[in-house]
Amino acid sequence: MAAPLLTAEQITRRDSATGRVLIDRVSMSIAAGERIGLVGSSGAGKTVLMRSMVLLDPVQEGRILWQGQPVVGSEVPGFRSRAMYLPQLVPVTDGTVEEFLRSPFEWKIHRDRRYDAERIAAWIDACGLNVDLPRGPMMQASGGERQLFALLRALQLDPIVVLFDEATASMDAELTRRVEAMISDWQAADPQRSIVWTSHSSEQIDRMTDRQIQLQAGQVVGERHGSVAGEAGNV
Ligand SMILES: Nc1ncnc2c1ncn2[C@@H]1O[C@H](COP(=O)(O)OP(=O)(O)OP(=O)(O)O)[C@@H](O)[C@H]1O
Repeated sequence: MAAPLLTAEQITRRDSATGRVLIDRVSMSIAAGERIGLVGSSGAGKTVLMRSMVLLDPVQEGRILWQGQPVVGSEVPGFRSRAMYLPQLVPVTDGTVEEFLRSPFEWKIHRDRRYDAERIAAWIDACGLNVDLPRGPMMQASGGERQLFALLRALQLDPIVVLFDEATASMDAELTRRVEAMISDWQAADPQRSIVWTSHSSEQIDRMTDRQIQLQAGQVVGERHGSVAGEAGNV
């Protein structure tokens, strides 16, 4: 059987200033084609776990594996082009939306790739927005639009695993549903592609994921397959 794409093996992350344990001996694997929900109340550790899984946050114990192998120094940029984390808050940048979308192609790891304005326009159109938006300044984009542009900036690079952290939190219901459909289409285009999703909406977790991992105080306290909607509590 093929190794999972991304594996956290008994990882522990502590706050370096206080020593407080933020992630406590968590193990989880993401296999090709999976749609996983990370659920738990505010402060449970969903963001820290996602960041740790793509090596944006250091872990003090345990290992992160890509296709069964530990990711070592020189492999980190390549790893990060395959496994991407999308933060909830998108920093406001100077320049146009198109400059923001083009910026990853200046990085060494993507130097063989080219920005595809038509692909971006097709996605923006599918989301019901004006295809001329990339010409405008990023500063003037709404919170929801900014989240969408950050998402498109990642998806255009065709990563294999994407960890979405409250990816539609600033979007209205209509845009949210269109973005969900767009992500599902993107994922369906390649059976390798996997997504991990956090949301405080149990309905959205239901729509976007097939397996849910429950976190509490930095620990995995449960796992479910299928529907979570209708259950009490803040997932
Ligand atoms: N860089 C950091 N240094 C120290 N503590 C942190 C850091 N990042 C997060 N924390 C703490 O770790 C805990 C888990 O935070 P995290 O952001 O992962 O929660 P969450 O489950 O994503 O919550 P929410 O649903 O509100 O986004 C919180 O108590 C938070 O204050």
